[in-house]
Amino acid sequence: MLISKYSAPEFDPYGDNTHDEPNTLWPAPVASGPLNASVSLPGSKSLTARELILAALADGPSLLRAPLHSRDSQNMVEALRALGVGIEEKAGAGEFGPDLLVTPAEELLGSTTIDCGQAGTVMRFVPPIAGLALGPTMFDADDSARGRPMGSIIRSLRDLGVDINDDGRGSLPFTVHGTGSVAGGAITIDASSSSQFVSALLLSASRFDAGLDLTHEGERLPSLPHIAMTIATLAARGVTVESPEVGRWIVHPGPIAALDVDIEPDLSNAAPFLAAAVVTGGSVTITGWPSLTTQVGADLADLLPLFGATVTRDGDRLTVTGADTIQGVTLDLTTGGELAPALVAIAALADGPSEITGIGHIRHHETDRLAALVAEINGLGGAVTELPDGLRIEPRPLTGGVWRSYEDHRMATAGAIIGLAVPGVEIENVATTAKTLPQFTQLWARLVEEGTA
Ligand SMILES: O=C(O)C1=C[C@@H](OP(=O)(O)O)[C@@H](O)[C@H](O)C1
Ligand SMILES: C=C(OP(=O)(O)O)C(=O)O
Repeated sequence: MLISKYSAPEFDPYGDNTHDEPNTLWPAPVASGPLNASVSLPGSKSLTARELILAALADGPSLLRAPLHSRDSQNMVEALRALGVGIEEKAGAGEFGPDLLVTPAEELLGSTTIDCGQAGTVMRFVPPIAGLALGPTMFDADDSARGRPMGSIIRSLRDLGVDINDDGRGSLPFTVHGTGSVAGGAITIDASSSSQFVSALLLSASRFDAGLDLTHEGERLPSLPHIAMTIATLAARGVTVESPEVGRWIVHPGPIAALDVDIEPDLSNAAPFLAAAVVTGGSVTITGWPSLTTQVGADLADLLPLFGATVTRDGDRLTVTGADTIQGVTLDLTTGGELAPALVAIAALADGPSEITGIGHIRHHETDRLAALVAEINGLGGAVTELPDGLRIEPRPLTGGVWRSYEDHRMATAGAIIGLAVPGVEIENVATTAKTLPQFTQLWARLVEEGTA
């Protein structure tokens, strides 16, 4: 059974449902037995964001094939349009919405306001472009996202010669006073709380007058694969990022080439679906799995076997098969923090204890994910404790109850994983999954209904 394109009339790919009736409870479907299904998923959030930014800064029009259409990607599209970039929908072969034709602005113009919603990629990647635009650009976000760390972006842009008005707290809202150019040069930042600070600067760097010589100084650098993804997308458009030592990147000034690109399916959004195989002892296949990718979600092929699952590949189909028991894991997840909620949910249902560390920085994601996972799993009877940079998870028999999602798509999907095995789990505001996967509830319901057929 293949679960793919969803075309129910109420489906709104751009659904800003985040604040719609936040107290609505969604009864998480329970799996009555092992789930066996194939699922195809929409495009990668991270690749769509990067390709939109690079296409906007390129030397000609670019076509993005099969991009993500979600709240985050829509915030990015609107942000770039507000700065004068042309973005048109074009019919394409993608199952989940149109392609996007991006035509760079003749001259980027500010005098606008940008709503970043909840998107880390918008709030971090777009301010450097606003520096290249003529006129002031005000950035703001959802209340829940206003506290996300922005200090490194504000300071680094100032060090690169950009004038910014903020309230000194290192967060949104703030205004970038663009003059049409950014001086650029050598700067040092602390990217301990997000790799997106590095990616943001690298993406625009070749358009700075003097390019960029960027050094990271800080206690850690999370999510390195996302920086590698940034470097790879730049390389594909003719921009070389030199890295003479770990934590230093040099980009020379020069053009960004226009390029038509295929966006891969979102492998991080594959995590809950593959987790469904692990926690039900079933078999779930994701179609369109790329043979080579910079997405950190590809690590699931190595991570899920640690829980006892088996992973097989057949062309572009990746299948995870769960075992009778779920092993506890000891795992450093520094490189893949965005996978943590799904893996913690599996660990809560395991047969032995787990420790997942290297993820202190996910306290700064859509919510404090460490605190949220502790509160919600323990609220169902679990025994999860917070470590300085991670979680210790002692499996306990769980019972049903309300699972709060904290306006965090990955908290909502983590609750759904637990709900497969624990009757009576009700997810608050599941619509928050529209951030990166507006089709989540439909795909999930079909996984459970048709996966047991
Ligand atoms: O650059 C990106 O597209 C992302 C980088 C990572 O951010 P952090 O380094 O803040 O974890 C990741 O968690 C986020 O989901 C997407
Ligand atoms: C951390 C995440 O998102 P953002 O891009 O908003 O940082 C995420 O999707 O897990």
